[in-house]
Amino acid sequence: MRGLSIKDLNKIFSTNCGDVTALKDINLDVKKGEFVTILGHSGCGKSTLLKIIAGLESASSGSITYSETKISGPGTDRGMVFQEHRLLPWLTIDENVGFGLINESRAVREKLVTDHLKMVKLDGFHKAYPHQLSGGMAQRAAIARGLVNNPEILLLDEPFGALDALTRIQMQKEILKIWESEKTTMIMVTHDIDEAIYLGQRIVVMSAGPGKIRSVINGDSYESKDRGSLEFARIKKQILGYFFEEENINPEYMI
Ligand SMILES: Nc1ncnc2c1ncn2[C@@H]1O[C@H](COP(=O)(O)OP(=O)(O)OP(=O)(O)O)[C@@H](O)[C@H]1O
Repeated sequence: MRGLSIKDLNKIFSTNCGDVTALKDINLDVKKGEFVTILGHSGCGKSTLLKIIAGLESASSGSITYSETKISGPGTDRGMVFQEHRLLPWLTIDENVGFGLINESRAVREKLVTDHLKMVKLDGFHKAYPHQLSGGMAQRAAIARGLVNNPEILLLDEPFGALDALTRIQMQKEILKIWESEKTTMIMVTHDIDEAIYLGQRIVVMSAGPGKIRSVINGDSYESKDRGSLEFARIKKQILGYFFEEENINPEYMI
């Protein structure tokens, strides 16, 4: 299959308090070019799953492949964006974005950096330092850095979690535009149910203790991208139902 394939994946951490099963029996296929969001309670293993896809953690068992090739470590085919922008404070924005392009000539590096800063609407800020940018701008720079190597998959771990509500909505629109123009496969972890529905063609709902996939919801219809639609409310209620099932709370009272 062209895309990501996760089969029977388990992850157990051995700690001084005993073994922690972070992920259990994860099976998920993500098609090339798809936008998938992952939602779940804190500690259900979302970040661990993303790190395994990035090759930053290894699985305890099971298999993970991209276009039939086993993922066994980090690679330029996968970019990653974290909740904190992780820009290097002593480098300018263009140096930060171009940091991973060590194998490119200076001219190619400059063109790629310029194109990507333009894509995230930061042209004019090449020589700024990270502390001179707002939170949303710094996160846009981090997205440019994640995309500059032209990865096939962009992994986003709560990328808008630290932003205010209005900036967050603006960033969601921008990431959708980038996804539509670049056709990069996007896998985004989020705690925000509205964000997961708005962005995801499919929404993976995880449950905790141990981290499992509870449900995969189709959110690809035109109506599900309209936050005021009945379809959006229906999906939201379905997701809340999964979350509160464990706690015996009726989701009717939660919206
Ligand atoms: N390096 C590690 N060593 C030991 N245990 C770990 C490690 N990383 C994660 N865990 C454990 O694995 C489980 C899943 O953690 P993970 O960070 O993936 O959850 P999460 O769903 O991303 O949480 P959050 O939404 O709060 O970021 C937790 O119980 C956590 O304590």
